[in-house]
Amino acid sequence: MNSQADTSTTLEQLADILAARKSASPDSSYVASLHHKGLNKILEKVGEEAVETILAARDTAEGKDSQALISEVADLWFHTLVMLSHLDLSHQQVLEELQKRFNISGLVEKASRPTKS
Ligand SMILES: N=c1c2ncn([C@@H]3O[C@H](COP(=O)(O)OP(=O)(O)OP(=O)(O)O)[C@@H](O)[C@H]3O)c2ncn1[C@@H]1O[C@H](COP(=O)(O)O)[C@@H](O)[C@H]1O
Repeated sequence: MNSQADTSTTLEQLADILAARKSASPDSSYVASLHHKGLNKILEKVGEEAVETILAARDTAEGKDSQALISEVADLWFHTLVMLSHLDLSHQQVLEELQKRFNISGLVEKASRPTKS
């Protein structure tokens, strides 16, 4: 990583801001405006940012500036965090899910799934 910024509490800080925005005026806050527009608008933004991330990754693979990809991934993460907040879920639950998966190979996990009939 190039940056020296302390990012260890970034998700907690952002989650606190997003929680506070749930009761803010949609005229003064982008996040409040998303909550005001509702889940479908938030999901539309998540989809948009996912597509923009894919396109930026392709551009990066072809030698274009990777900063555009970093920026799109930040937009995608941000909008998924708004989605979780809108549904009263926490990024902490996602981190715990990832933590549980440490040392479990994706291939082993997939092989252990019940066979589809
Ligand atoms: N991290 C972000 C963040 N990342 C992206 N964005 C916004 O997400 C939007 C999506 O980008 P687009 O290019 O799709 O925007 P757009 O075309 O105007 O969107 P649409 O009109 O199509 O919906 C832009 O308006 C960005 O400014 C963010 N807006 C807010 N935050 C964080 O949320 C906090 C609260 O923001 P407010 O609620 O606006 O005070 C901020 O202090 C930041 O910490």
